[in-house]
Amino acid sequence: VVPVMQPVQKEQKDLQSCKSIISELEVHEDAWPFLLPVNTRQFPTYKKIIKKPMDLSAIKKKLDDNLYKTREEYCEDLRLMFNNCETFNEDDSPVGKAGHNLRSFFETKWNEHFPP
Ligand SMILES: Cc1ncccc1N[C@@H](C)c1cnc2ccsc2c1
Repeated sequence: VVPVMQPVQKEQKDLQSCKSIISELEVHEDAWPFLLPVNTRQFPTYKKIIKKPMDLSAIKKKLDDNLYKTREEYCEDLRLMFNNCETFNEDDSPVGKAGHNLRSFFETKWNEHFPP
């Protein structure tokens, strides 16, 4: 008989996977544009163009503060971060390329932990 995981254990496993994935993203060589919030003094138009800023430190804090109800909410914030990057940066810019690379790395990890 295949053991059915209790909801509590399932959520704990999901949380561990989400923590593991963001730890791997944070040390990835293409993570540098995403480690901290975009400095809006350095990029004055950013707040006007990007309605919902998101970065790895914010996601890590939400995870540690237990603010994600599901792994899908966590995934949405990561995809928001990558979509913000595509909105603001040219694909062939250093930040744009880093965003595409890190997104590809993330989606691969996501599928490893949570096979469709
Ligand atoms: C992800 C992103 N999107 C739009 C603008 C900036 C950023 N990242 C910041 C960290 C960043 C990205 N690149 C540079 C280059 C010199 S300072 C600096 C800061």
